[in-house]
Amino acid sequence: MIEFDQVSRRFGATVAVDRVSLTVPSGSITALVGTSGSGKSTLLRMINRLIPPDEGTIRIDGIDTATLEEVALRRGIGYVIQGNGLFPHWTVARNIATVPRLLGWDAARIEARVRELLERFGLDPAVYANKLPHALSGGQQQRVGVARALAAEPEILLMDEPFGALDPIIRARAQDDLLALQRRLGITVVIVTHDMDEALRLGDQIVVMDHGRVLQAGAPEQILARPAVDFVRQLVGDADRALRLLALTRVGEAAETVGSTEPAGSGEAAGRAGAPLSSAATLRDAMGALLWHGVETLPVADDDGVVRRRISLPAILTRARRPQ
Ligand SMILES: Nc1ncnc2c1ncn2[C@@H]1O[C@H](COP(=O)(O)OP(=O)(O)OP(=O)(O)O)[C@@H](O)[C@H]1O
Repeated sequence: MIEFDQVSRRFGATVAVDRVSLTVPSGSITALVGTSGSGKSTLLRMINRLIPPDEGTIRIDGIDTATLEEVALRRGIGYVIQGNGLFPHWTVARNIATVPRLLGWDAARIEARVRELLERFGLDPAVYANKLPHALSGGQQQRVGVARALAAEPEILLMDEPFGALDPIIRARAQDDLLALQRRLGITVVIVTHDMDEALRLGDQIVVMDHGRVLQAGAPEQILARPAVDFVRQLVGDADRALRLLALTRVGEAAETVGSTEPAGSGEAAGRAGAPLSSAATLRDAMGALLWHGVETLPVADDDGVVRRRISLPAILTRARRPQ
C-alpha cells in the first residue's frame, strides 16, 4: 500500500502538488487523471523520490520513504515513461538488463531473466534480443520499456503516459496486456494519463487531479455515477457517461442463457446479424452491434466458441442507468 499524507511540492511560485492525501491499495491499478499541469507526474515521481516532496509523508507498506536509501527504494519500483525511454545505442537485451546489472546479478541470471521477459512479452529472444530499439515498432518498443521496468521483479510499477505515443489499435492491445500482466503478477500499478477512457478501462481506482489537488478518488463506477464536483462531471462527459458505464461491463456478465445449445454462427439472430458477440466484448460494443444490425438481441459465444447465451437491449439499458 502506498499512502500520501498531506504531501506538497512547489516549483518556485508554482504549487505542483497541494496537500494530497491518498491511499493506493496494493495489488491493483490506480489511474491518475487530469488536465495538463494538474500535478499527476509530480505526484507519481514523488513515489520513487525522483522528485522529493517539500512537505508531508509518503509511506510504502507503512515505511516512510524519506527514511530509505534512494537506491533501495527504487529497486522495488519499476518506472515506465512515454515514448519508452530506451537507450537508443543499447540492444534490447542490454536495455532490459539495466537494473539487474546495477544490482550486480551474475551474467547467467541476467540472460535467463531477459529471455523470460522477452518471451512473456511475445518477442522471440532469437530475433529481438540483439536488435537496437529503432529496429522495433512503437508497440514493441513500448513492451521492451515495460519489460525493462519489470526486470528486477518490482512490486510497484509507475507508468507516466506509457501508451501516449501509440496508435489507437496498438494502444488498446497494450492496455489489455497491462491488465493481464497486473492480474497475473499482482503488482501495484500507478499510471498517469490524461485520457479518461484509458483511466476508466485500466483503473481499479481513479484519482482525478486539478491544480495539484485530488478532487475525487474512487472506483470507476463511482466516478461516473457520482462525480464529486463540476470539474469531474465535465471530465467524464455528461453525454458520454452512460456509454462509458457500459464500457466497464463485459457482455458475459449481462448475457442471458438461451434454451438450447447451438454452435457459433447459427441461430436466427446470428443468421441475420453475422458472427456472434464474444463474451469478452464490452456492453458498449454490444450496443453498437445491436444498433448496427437493427436487432434487439444478439447471440453470445463463450470462450470455447459455443453460443449458449444472448445479449438483449433491455439487459443493456438496465446497466446504462445511473447506479443507485
Ligand atoms: N521541474 C519543474 N520545474 C518547474 N516547474 C515544474 C517542474 N515540473 C513540473 N512543474 C510544474 O508543476 C505543475 C505540475 O506539473 P506536472 O508535470 O506534475 O503536471 P501533469 O499533470 O503531469 O501535466 P502533464 O500531463 O502536462 O505532464 C505544472 O505547472 C508544471 O509546469
